[in-house]
Amino acid sequence: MANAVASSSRDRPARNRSSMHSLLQHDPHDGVVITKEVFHRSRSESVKHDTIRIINQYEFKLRVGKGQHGEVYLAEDSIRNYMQVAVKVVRRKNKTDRLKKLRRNPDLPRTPHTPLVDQLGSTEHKIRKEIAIMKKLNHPHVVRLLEVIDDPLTDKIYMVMEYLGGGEIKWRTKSDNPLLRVDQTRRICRDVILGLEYLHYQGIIHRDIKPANLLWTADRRTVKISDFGVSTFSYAQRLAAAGKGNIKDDDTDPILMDESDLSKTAGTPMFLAPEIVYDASDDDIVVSQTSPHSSSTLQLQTQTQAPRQRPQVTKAIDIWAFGVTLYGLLFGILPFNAKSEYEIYRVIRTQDWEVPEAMGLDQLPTGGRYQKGVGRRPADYRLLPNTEGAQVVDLLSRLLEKNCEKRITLDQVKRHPWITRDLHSPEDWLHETALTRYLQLEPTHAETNSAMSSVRFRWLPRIGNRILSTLRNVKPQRSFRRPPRQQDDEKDNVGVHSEPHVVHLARHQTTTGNPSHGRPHHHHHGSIREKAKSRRPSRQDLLRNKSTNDIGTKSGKPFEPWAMWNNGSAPGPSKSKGTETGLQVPSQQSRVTSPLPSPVGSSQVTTPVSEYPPSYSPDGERPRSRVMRWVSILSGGHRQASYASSSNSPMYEANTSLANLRPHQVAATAPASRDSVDALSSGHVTSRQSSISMSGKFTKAMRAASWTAPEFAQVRPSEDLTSLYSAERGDDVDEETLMWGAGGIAQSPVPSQPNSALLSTVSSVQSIGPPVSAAHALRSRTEAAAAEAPEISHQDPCAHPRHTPTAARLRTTSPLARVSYNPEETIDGSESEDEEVSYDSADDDSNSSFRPRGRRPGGANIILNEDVDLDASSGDGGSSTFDLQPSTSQRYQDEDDESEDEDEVHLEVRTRRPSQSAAEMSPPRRSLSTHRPRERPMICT
Ligand SMILES: Nc1ncnc2c1ncn2[C@@H]1O[C@H](COP(=O)(O)OP(=O)(O)OP(=O)(O)O)[C@@H](O)[C@H]1O
Repeated sequence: MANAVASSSRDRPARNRSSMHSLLQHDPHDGVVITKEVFHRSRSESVKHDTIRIINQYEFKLRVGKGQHGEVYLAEDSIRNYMQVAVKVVRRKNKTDRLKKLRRNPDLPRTPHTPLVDQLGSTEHKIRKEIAIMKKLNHPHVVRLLEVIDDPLTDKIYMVMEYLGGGEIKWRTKSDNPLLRVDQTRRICRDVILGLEYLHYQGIIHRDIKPANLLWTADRRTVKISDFGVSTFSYAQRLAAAGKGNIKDDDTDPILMDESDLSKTAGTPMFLAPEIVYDASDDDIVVSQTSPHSSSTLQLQTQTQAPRQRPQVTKAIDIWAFGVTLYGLLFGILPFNAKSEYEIYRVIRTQDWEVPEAMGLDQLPTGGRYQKGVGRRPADYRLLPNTEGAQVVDLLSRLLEKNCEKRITLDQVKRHPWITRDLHSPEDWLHETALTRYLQLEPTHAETNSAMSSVRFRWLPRIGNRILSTLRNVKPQRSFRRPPRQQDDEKDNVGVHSEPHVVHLARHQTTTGNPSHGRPHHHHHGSIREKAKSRRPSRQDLLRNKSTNDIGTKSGKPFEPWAMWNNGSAPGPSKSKGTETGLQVPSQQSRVTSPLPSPVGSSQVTTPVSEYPPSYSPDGERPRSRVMRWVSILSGGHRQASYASSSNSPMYEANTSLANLRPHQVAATAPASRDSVDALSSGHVTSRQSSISMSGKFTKAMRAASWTAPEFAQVRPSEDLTSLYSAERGDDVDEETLMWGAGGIAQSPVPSQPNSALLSTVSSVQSIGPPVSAAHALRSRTEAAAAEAPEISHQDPCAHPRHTPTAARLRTTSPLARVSYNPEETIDGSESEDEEVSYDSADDDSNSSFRPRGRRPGGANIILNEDVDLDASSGDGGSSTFDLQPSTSQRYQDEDDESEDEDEVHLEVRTRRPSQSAAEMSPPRRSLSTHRPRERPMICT
């Protein structure tokens, strides 16, 4: 068989070379893999009687969320050592699209060549725009898109993203109290600012900044911006930010160039900026608040008055939304509230906001809305009192500036005294996190182009392939069925699979960069899968990991793309003894998405068995009918032939030579050459790896971004960026940190004793007011929280795997320890009885957004008490949660309701929302669902 393949390859070198190229379906610009073929499989787990759905190499595990157009699943990448990824599954068309189409011209067929103008507004257009935007992005504080599986012959598009195991930022309790301490909030803010800065540089306006779109990494040290569903690209902004010389090809992607979205209302109402909800009839309304400091009254009037002409919608809307988010994190409530959507817009436009007396979980005093020297225009921070409260109110007043032209810029935010307050050296931080520094590390066009080839979709082979698989499905031949996995594994053991398809760059090799500890991982042929399998977590493990997820367990490794941004200079120590911890970075060929049969005896097999569609047999010995053979030849020029013939190509040679290298040799080779060889060795990340190696300080910068303190760099000077973003750092993440999360809270771990908590709080409060009140408040909260907590069970999602003594966790007041997912709920459908903090179900999608709260700081805004007719429908079974204004995802829920997967196998649905028991504890809010105004959809992108 192999000989036949080889001979046919000699006959058609040209075609085969192009076939080879077609296998390397990388986007030439940014390393996002574009896959044009999708293969569905399913596998039964004999033990748990579950069926695992498999799309290409991704094994779907749990549903972690539902977005505007589809659902997000946790999946494992079987060719990357079962790394966790998030896969967003979206339909090209939803019900609305079909109705629109019917109304317009039912006879007009819609093809990929349909003019853009006809596609505008369609679901597919929105998805494509989201993809086009995400493809541009590669930043440590922005969720990264890794692969798009977009098979024109199927109805769905799969967006494979890095998985953020920490979930959304939870920011308030059911009783509207903040969940995060002030310093935690500040660290989150620093991460968001850096991410936003990058987005704006790229010409992207996010338009939906809110807590629910800020996701934690699994170790809860880093926050990343997610959800670009309503984002917009502004060419003008990109030009202004980057300059003409830096404009790239993808900046002129037609799908991005449509800026009409900007004029539409999109986002979450409570977070919308005044210029978005502008209404000319408000022009005569001058909003002013009576300030106790008469000198600042005039300033406040200027500050809160909206401009008289319709302002342009610019990136400043993100800064406003960031201000609302900051306010929410600090106070557990949002600054603008009202009963209806219309009302909230008016309030946003015309009313000032209030400041509660205390902020954060630690209840630091704010000093009130009006303080001397606060909110001065122009800014003069020398006159600003050096108290946390005064500084944060000053920042808020600049973020929540109704006049977008006077609103603070991101660059100014970065330099604001509150943001840099706890930094050892603000100047260093600013220097290290400067966007210009980061951009220098981006790969050049030449680098990416030398590493990747673009591919066009091959209609003929694809259609042939379809026919082939259809024929097979119609008449299944029992004896020809693919052997069970076990047999695959046995094949592995006899060497059907060889190393070349996976270049072993051990994770720790890449993270530590310390050659003295390094030991290359040697694999016997065929043992790779076995090892991976042995390490592969069971479903139960997975769920358990998900619960502890979030604290960076070794088994629950979330995929951190940045972990692969390494110089690969030398192997490093494996922290996990007795198990293979190496991150197997696939070669280009292993990233091939077309499933290929393996030539027997060939040592250049690049496709693991797990990639085969059911219709293929890896041994290539399956008897076929003549028709099938012809169809097969038609469909791929016979892939084996084309594949084998690719040995003529330089790429093949490069890969083969790399394949023959030992891991450490590969690692040693990588940084030396930045062109094809190392590019092939590690796929799209390689050029970046070498880029990273150019700047050791980058690591420090990114650590500073999240962790604040240069002390960390001193503690672990050799640790590089990859370890910062790796969830495998179980060694240095202490329990309290994991409990509290928030970007390096380890610096100031929560005191385990209430008394020391009191002391530490007092020390931070003493300078600004009566110490007793704040300290007492914290102590009361601590005690109350401990009293409330019935018992922390093994289900505690934030429990550290190694230290889970109940007592230890009980002493922690961290609500974060109790807000995470409840994995058990998804296992058997039951709820955890250990839920300690009841969260408002409307809360977790930030959507939180539009919920009139009982606790308002008082003042001008409308106050809706919790007992306002909220119980009316409490007995309705809690069919819906109270949310006067649906979140972006909720708004599309109706559209998505019909989007049930017809080809979807049964999957456990894991609810990210608070469990029912939590909802039951808050009947008033559920009952408010009846008041939710559905008549006016607000998101109209
Ligand atoms: N990369 C990821 N890792 C982990 N969870 C994710 C990831 N991306 C999305 N999610 C989760 O999946 C859910 C849906 O995400 P998506 O961004 O598609 O929804 P959405 O449109 O943002 O919804 P909404 O706007 O209402 O928040 C969210 O709750 C989010 O927390």
